[in-house]
Amino acid sequence: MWVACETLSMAAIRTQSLTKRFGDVVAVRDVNLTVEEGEIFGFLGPNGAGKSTTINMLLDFMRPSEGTAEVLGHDAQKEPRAIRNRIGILPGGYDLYDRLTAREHLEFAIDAKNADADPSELIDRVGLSQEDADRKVGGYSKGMAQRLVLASALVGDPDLLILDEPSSGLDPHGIREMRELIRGEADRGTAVFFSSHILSEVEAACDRVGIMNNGRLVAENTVEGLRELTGASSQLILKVGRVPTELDLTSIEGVSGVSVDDSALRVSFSDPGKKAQVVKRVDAATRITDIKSEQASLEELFDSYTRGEEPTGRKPESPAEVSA
Ligand SMILES: Nc1ncnc2c1ncn2[C@@H]1O[C@H](COP(=O)(O)OP(=O)(O)OP(=O)(O)O)[C@@H](O)[C@H]1O
Repeated sequence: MWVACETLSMAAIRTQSLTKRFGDVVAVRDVNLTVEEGEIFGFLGPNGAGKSTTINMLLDFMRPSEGTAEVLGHDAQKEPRAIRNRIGILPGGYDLYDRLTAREHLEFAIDAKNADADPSELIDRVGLSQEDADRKVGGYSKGMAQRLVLASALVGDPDLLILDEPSSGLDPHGIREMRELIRGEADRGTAVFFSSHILSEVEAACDRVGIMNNGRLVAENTVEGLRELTGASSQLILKVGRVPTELDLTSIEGVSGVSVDDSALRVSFSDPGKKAQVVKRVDAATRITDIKSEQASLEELFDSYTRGEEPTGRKPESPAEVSA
């Protein structure tokens, strides 16, 4: 019975063995990805990793060579019409008509989706002024254009938003507003699937992330889960009166590395439970003037999954193992 219930639960996105070949190039290889309803999911990977190809298959712009993609419970290739009006897309490259105003663009988008939406409400929602919305978009800054495209994506209150670099062109204030907006949409139950190269932004905004590398989904987890899996869980920074070069802290099991900068020792742990032991040993050798604890950033985790080396700790052996 339990199995049946689980099978029926609808994910916003579910791919199974999704694969795309271009001749000899395998752009996407056997990807099993699940994005739940109402979740903010960051889709990451270096250039050429297979992100756009995956998104193109979700949107039925491309056909998979093998495997399936399901969006909002419908097969992306067999039932694209059932999906189209329930998703909002902010594409990486987009064309706006310079001679139309933002309001006219939105009226057009509302008509095209046959939606019942108020352009003024959408304009407010993305932080454009009503006055600017009546100007021709030819004179818009990149950030204003980005807000307009997002407003178009929100037409019809989609159940899934697919956003390609949503913070692109926005100033720091705009980036924060975009994050709040995305969170607000997720709180309404909308799933948000977004790709970005600004990893600090992804870390701040996402519930979970997926990392693509060479066509494979090499990680799918919360940022915290990735820290645990890679063993890059934490670092201790000890400011000291004298650097105790005679100490071999790496001989303590659970210490994965030690470096020295500006009279400070930076100690990485595969077992954070060993922090007290390290502090005790350093304290016995020199005066500790300050202690700080830091967690590995998403950027460091991203590096460990995509630079072609093993992450510092235990690396998941198969995509199945990294599912949260
Ligand atoms: N139409 C195509 N024909 C041939 N090869 C392609 C085609 N589209 C993509 N590829 C190849 O597939 C691989 C994945 O490309 P893709 O555009 O999906 O990567 P990406 O992760 O989106 O990269 P970026 O961050 O640079 O946009 C690359 O090796 C690319 O050269």
